[in-house]
Amino acid sequence: MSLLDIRNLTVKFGGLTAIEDFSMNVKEGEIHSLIGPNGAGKTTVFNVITGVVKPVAGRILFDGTDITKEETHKIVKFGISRTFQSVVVFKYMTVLENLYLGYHSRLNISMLNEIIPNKKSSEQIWNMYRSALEIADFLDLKTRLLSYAGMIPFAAQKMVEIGRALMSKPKLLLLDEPAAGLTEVETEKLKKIIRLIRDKLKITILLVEHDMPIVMSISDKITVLDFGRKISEGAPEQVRKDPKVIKAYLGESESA
Ligand SMILES: Nc1ncnc2c1ncn2[C@@H]1O[C@H](COP(=O)(O)OP(=O)(O)OP(=O)(O)O)[C@@H](O)[C@H]1O
Repeated sequence: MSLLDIRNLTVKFGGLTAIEDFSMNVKEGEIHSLIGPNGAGKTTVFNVITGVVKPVAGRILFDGTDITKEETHKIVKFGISRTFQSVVVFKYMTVLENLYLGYHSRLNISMLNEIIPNKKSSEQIWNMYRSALEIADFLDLKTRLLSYAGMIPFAAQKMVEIGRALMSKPKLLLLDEPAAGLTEVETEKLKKIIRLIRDKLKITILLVEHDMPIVMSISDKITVLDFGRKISEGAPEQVRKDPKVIKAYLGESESA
């Protein structure tokens, strides 16, 4: 079943057409990668899915609901969360507090009960704490919960960002270049975690990534963008051999 259905999307920034008539389907339970050379439009697709950028044409259906015109906070409630290309942690907050931030869409506490807790609000805070512990355990962050997020190693900060995205209990997780800046060993660990997120937490994954070995080894399906248009789609071995994909990437390295 298709969890995310992007139909005929077009996005313009002034005179620049960043995405043109782009369609793709992400099936429930899959790790689906969206790749393409620099500036192809991958992050823009994420920004449209999460309501940050509005398209001039096209629709985004999530779990059968049209979310094209929804605001970002509503989209999180529908079950989509994301990480960002440059790691975004609140450096002067602890790892635990950073994780808590991802839970806000699940909290339903009045301002009064934030100051004077009642049974319902205390229960919710307790559940938030339990979720944070479970996620910290899952991401190997348990010993860092009380450290300032800005003081822990870069790879652990990336885990905090993933953890914060998991705290909203999404059905779909959008990962924007999670391997950027990681060493080979850290990338291997990340790969395992992405698989576990899908297999154990049953969360569907849409991955934007430049690291081809990771993309080729963990993706069920790959969609390739170039200059805002879809140029290829299919299983990794199929996409890897596609002359259009080879040409798009060669063009990039020639101009670099
Ligand atoms: N807010 C914006 N205003 C104007 N142009 C933008 C904006 N966001 C993106 N663009 C342009 O849209 C195009 C697609 O950008 P986008 O960041 O989506 O590409 P990308 O595939 O994610 O690139 P990279 O792999 O380098 O991160 C680029 O030409 C970019 O300069």
